[in-house]
Amino acid sequence: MDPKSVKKVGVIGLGKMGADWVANFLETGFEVIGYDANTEMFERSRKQVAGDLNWLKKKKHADDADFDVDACLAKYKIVETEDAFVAELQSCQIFLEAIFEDITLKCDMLQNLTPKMPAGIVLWSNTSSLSVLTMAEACGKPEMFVGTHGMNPVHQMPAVEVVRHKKVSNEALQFTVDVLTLMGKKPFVATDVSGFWVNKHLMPFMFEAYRALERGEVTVADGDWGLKGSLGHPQGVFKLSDFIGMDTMYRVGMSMYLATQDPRLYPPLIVMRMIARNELGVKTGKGFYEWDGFKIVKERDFSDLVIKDANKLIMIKE
Ligand SMILES: NC(=O)c1ccc[n+]([C@@H]2O[C@H](COP(=O)([O-])OP(=O)(O)OC[C@H]3O[C@@H](n4cnc5c(N)ncnc54)[C@H](O)[C@@H]3O)[C@@H](O)[C@H]2O)c1
Repeated sequence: MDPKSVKKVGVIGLGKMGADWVANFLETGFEVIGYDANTEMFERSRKQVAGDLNWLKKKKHADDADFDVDACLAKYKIVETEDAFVAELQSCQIFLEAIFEDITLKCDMLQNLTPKMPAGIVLWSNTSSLSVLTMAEACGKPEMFVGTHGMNPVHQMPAVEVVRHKKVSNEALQFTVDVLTLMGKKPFVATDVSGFWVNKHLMPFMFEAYRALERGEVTVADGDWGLKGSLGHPQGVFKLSDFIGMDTMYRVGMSMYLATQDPRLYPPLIVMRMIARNELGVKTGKGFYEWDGFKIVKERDFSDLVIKDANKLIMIKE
């Protein structure tokens, strides 16, 4: 399997992660075919991909006259139906899934699509935490299925967790590492346990910060600065959450809780309360911060969500 044989990649799920991956593939010179079940994502993903490529031009390719954002974008095609996507996949060498973090949804999609794909295609999943072996078995070609957990934002972060499960072939794993390296990434191999390496540590850490906020122990700005200024993190937990999306935080946390029964991974109440208010982060303009696009407008006050009195919370009147 030669990484240089890759010319075209099919991506399903064009949300935050899917679109950032698309930009990275285009930057490498690959053609990309995209599909999403939600037609509203077509325009949104085009905009996000264009923004990512402009960022890459400015920060990485400023001196490279051959790096042309419009030429990259011309290689990105979105199809409107699953049948059209399957037809385009016939000429792809890699398939990447970046749909919601839901094992049943991912397995159903893979069971349906993989039998219609060409024999030699290598299958990648951007899952944050789910059992890669379960998905590999669902697709029917476990030897060709690899977990490729890209970090948010994928086009900026160098590391990718390449998740090795017990039925993947050495060839597919090595091919994956080689293609990612060709793309300028610095992949590392992780074990197929819930949350792999990064989220196994990050998720309990983030949920503990949420719990501190809902106990009124910290403010958003102090919490973020405390970690950034003390531990050298590039950004604090609350800002990072807003980039990830509270809906994704819920799905990843709950999947990991169900897989491990570790109580630290049960999403804290504040997660459900913010989802109910559509405060998902950057994508809805409001999360732990208020956002104008990718710019913070202001820190939000969470004193109304502080849990002080259990009776008040469940509205018991004496
Ligand atoms: N957001 C992050 O920071 C982050 C980081 C690393 C990994 N991930 C993982 O990446 C994956 C995608 O996450 P995201 O944050 O991009 O989510 P998202 O909600 O932004 O996008 C998911 C997209 O998948 C589409 N979709 C859902 N079911 C589909 C189906 N059956 N067919 C076609 N399209 C479908 C949705 O319409 C949506 O546009 C998840 O597995 C998530 O855990 C997310």
